[in-house]
Amino acid sequence: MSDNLMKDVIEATRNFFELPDEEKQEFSDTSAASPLRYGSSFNVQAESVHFWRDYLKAFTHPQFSIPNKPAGFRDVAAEYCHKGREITKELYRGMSESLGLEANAIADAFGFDTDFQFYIANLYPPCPQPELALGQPPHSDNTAITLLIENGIGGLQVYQRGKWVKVKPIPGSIMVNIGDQLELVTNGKYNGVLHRVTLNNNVTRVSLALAHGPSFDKFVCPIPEIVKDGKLEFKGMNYGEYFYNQQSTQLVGKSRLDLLRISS
Ligand SMILES: O=C(O)CCC(=O)C(=O)O
Ligand SMILES: [Fe+2]
Repeated sequence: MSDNLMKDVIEATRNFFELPDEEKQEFSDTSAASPLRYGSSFNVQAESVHFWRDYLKAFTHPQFSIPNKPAGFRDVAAEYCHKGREITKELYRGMSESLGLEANAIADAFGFDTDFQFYIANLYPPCPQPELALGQPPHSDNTAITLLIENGIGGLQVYQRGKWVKVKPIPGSIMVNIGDQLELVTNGKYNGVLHRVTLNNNVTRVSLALAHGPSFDKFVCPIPEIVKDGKLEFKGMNYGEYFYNQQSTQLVGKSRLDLLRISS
């Protein structure tokens, strides 16, 4: 992935947010099932507290739903998404091997030809009282692997050993976050990271979370070879259902995955 492509896709994403409101409203859609939607917070209908964030969410695989404006947005996003999917396949291979599985085990569990890719663009404007608000609440991503880039401002925090730790953006690098579906297929060997987004009062932050998950029609469950002699930690589920349920309720921690956890 070239530095220029990362810069260009962030720039194009920012240019989308800078379109006049009337033009962006064309994409506002309250249905979690919509392959393209522009809005604020996470789910204004379902939540009691809102977040200081605008988003553009577009399915980019199997269908490619990036808006056709501003000019050039679709092309640069298509190139970035293509590379992002290649990187993700490589990560799935490495993670499968790290668990003593066939290289294609995780990709197979996700149904790799019609696997889901989701372009989540976030805009966090300066907030007059950043200590009183959040850009996004603590959550884990409902997908498997998220490739995150941003415009160098910082604000992401991950929960580690009982503390929120700031993630310093490193120019030219991609931050890789593990999501619920990897925790599920690996029976908890890879753990979905709890993260949140804090704000600042002087600059606008733009981030792009390119999330990758299973095919919507796939029934996802722990890979049998991983469970073998150990304890089964999760029930399985259909990924399409999981996705719609997660998108249409409040975003709260790892509550969605917890519903599948088998208690001892
Ligand atoms: O803006 C960020 O740094 C994180 C975004 C994020 O967690 C998400 O969109 O799921
Ligand atoms: Fe996230």
